[in-house]
Amino acid sequence: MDIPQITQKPTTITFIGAGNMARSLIVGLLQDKANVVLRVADPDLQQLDAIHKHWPDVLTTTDNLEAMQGADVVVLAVKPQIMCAVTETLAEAAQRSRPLFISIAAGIREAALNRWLGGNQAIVRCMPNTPALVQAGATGLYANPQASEKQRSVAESILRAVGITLWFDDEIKLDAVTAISGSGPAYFFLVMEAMQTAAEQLGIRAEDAHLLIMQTALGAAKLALESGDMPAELRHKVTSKGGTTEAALKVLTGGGLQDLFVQALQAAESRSRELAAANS
Ligand SMILES: NC(=O)c1ccc[n+]([C@@H]2O[C@H](COP(=O)([O-])OP(=O)(O)OC[C@H]3O[C@@H](n4cnc5c(N)ncnc54)[C@H](O)[C@@H]3O)[C@@H](O)[C@H]2O)c1
Ligand code: PRO
Repeated sequence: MDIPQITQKPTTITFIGAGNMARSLIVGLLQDKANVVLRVADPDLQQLDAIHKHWPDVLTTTDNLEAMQGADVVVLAVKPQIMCAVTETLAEAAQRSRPLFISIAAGIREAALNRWLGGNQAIVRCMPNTPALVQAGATGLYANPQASEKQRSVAESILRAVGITLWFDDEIKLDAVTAISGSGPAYFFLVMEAMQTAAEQLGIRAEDAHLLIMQTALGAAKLALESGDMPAELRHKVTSKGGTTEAALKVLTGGGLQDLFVQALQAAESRSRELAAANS
């Protein structure tokens, strides 16, 4: 990976916010055996205790500025609603130490972050998703012009520790990435929930239905990734003429499923733009 290895000075990475997404990145980095020093700041002692219990080598504090001192990378992992207040308190220190900032917040533009941090900061914005918690995430990244090649590479390495990464030259595309892969796990979970309800109504025990549905979702994703066939082709291979799949798909397409997905992703993308406008 591009994070400097054993013979080089470790990269110090500070997480501001110790919630779900920060923890998934910490796990990924530790499993990757990256040459890093990790620090985490959060006002919630329970969150810090949870980290300290599992990973005693990660330095924990309630003081954001203390955690940021001398850091090469600062990962902004707080909720979008408090990002302005949090970053403004970091601005003075940021102007002195000029670390790379990585924001994982949805709908907060680089320009707003840069302004709140006092201006002219190297910033990489990214949109990960919750499968990062099991190192199966998908992340879209965008770097501002102040971020150097080396800083881009460090940001990519951090996110690659929890899944795949894709760069976008146009920051606006992150709104679409948010709609597709950021929110995406929820769409698949909704399908799983609906299948679970239907299976139980068909008389299958809840735990048996759960296992069948999870393995089918995993198998379908693995097949789509590894077979080289497009999803439409794979669907045709499941669908026998006049058979059971055809009967089910008729109901789904007849109900306008594809159109619904287009509308749903458009709604998510618009909401991401709205949030960005409200936070700019
Ligand atoms: N959950 C998702 O699906 C998802 C996906 C992509 C991106 N994100 C983004 O990741 C970010 C974090 O989301 P999460 O799901 O980990 O949230 P979370 O609520 O689990 O974590 C946020 C953490 O910030 C801490 N915090 C609150 N005030 C703070 C302060 N002043 N200083 C430092 N820490 C403070 C909270 O105590 C909490 O531990 C959000 O901006 C979100 O948009 C989330
Ligand atoms: N979770 C955040 C939201 O729902 C961003 C993508 C996933 O707004």
